This record gives sequence, structure tokens and C-alpha cells, in this order.
Amino acid sequence: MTEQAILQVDGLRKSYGSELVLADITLEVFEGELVSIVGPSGCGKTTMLRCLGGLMPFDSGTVRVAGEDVTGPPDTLGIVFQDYSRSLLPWLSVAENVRLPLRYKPISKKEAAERTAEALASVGLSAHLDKKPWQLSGGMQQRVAIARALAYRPRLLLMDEPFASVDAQTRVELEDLTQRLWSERKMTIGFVTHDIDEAIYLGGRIVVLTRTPTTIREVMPVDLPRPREQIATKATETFADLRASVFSALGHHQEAAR
Ligand SMILES: Nc1ncnc2c1ncn2[C@@H]1O[C@H](COP(=O)(O)OP(=O)(O)OP(=O)(O)O)[C@@H](O)[C@H]1O
Repeated sequence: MTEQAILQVDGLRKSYGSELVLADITLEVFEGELVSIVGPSGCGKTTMLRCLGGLMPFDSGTVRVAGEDVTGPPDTLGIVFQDYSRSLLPWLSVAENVRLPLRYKPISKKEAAERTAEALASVGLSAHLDKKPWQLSGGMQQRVAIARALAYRPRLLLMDEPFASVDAQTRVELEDLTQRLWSERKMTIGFVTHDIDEAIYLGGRIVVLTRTPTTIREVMPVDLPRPREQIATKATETFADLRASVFSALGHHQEAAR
């Protein structure tokens, strides 16, 4: 059986006015993969995810999710953004925030309620259903945003620097939560980060982007067994070697751009 690409990006090009941001992105992500995408600050990571998620038009190229050309937000795709304070509605409870997008799915109210409860349980927030997002810590708010995406049951989940705004301890907890949810739910995840260790720790492959006008510099396989563990995995020689390789792939480009 051949592997099925859930995401196919071919020659994606995107400018803002005269500023060319994405020059040529060609990438396949296969069903069940967790792919990390790293790149220098401002290289267009968010722009790329917005194009992949059908939230923004692009100049040329094609994006296909589950075999369908992306012209608007695909039903099979969920996105978790970095800025949870803007993505959650402050006047709705935690449970209502998670349930909201399910209104657009052809499912009964009963099923929507079940999915909401199940998703919030899986991120450890069953005790906080009736609170407002602003009554929770930053890490808990990002768990709500993750639960909202899970309840939607996407085949492909894109995460845009989701843990960049939380403290270091919360960040490692959320990384482990992501790893667990990915392995339990057999989802496909595209995880954008500028943190090299996070990219290696989570990814089965790492896509390294250049600076703008952005292309893919390198795709590196991550040959580390799962489940990964924060201290043991990061202490391995393979992890250290990968850290050096990703660092130099990013740094090499900076040299070339001078
Ligand atoms: N809506 C917009 N209009 C015009 N230019 C934009 C817009 N959004 C982003 N840009 C520009 O496009 C480039 C890439 O921005 P983008 O936010 O996609 O990069 P990024 O890699 O996600 O950045 P960061 O590492 O800071 O998160 C930047 O030069 C930015 O100023």
C-alpha cells in the first residue's frame, strides 16, 4: 500500500504587495505524521499556515488537503494559533468556546455536547467547563484552544507556534500533551515553531525553511524512538546531533544571506 499524503503543497507562492514572502514551498505530509516546521523569525511561517488553512489567498501554486484543492477553510483541517487570548471568546464559557465551531458540523446537539466533554477531558480541563477563559492560566487557555480543535475531529491539525507565549514549565507539559494526543488519536499534525529543541522533540520529520523569499532548505528525519521523554530523549547523542544540524541549516542560510 502506498502512503497517502493528507497535505500536498506544490509551488506555493505568496506576496504582500511587492514583498515576496513565500517564493516556492513544495511539501507533502503523510497521514499520521507529526511534522515540525522551523524557520527564522519573520520567514513567513504564519503566512504559510494561513495559506494552507484556506484563510488567505496565495499568488500561485496548489494546496490540497485530503485530496481537495484548498480555496477556503477545509472541513478536515483544524488550526491552533499562538495567541489563545485572541482565539477564545471571553464572554463564552470554556465548554461553549469548544462547542462553538461544532455548529457548522452536521451533528446533533447531543453529539456536540459529548465531543466537547470528551475533548476537554482529554486535555485535563473537565473541572473548568463553566469558567470563562480569562479565569484560567495561559497554559490552560491554550488547552481550551487545543480541545476546540480536537472536538472538531480534524484529520489534519496545524499548530502555529502554539506554546510560544507560555512559561517554560507549561511549555514542556503542553509538548507532552501534544505528543500523547497525537499518538492516541492517530492525527496528522503540522507543528510550526521557532524553537529547535521543540521541533526535534515532537517531530517525526523537520522541515527547515530559509529566510524570505522563503523556500524549503532541508527536510530532516528524526530518528528518535517514541514515546519521547523530556530528559532522557534530550540527553541522547541523536538529539544533540540533530540540534547541531538544524541550527546549522538555519545559520548556514543566515551566512548565505549576508
Ligand atoms: N497581513 C500582512 N500584510 C503585509 N505584510 C505582512 C502581513 N502579514 C505578514 N506580513 C509580512 O510577511 C513576512 C512574514 O510574516 P509571518 O508573520 O508570516 O512570519 P513568521 O515566520 O510567522 O514570523 P514570526 O517568526 O515572527 O512568527 C513579514 O515580513 C511580515 O511583516
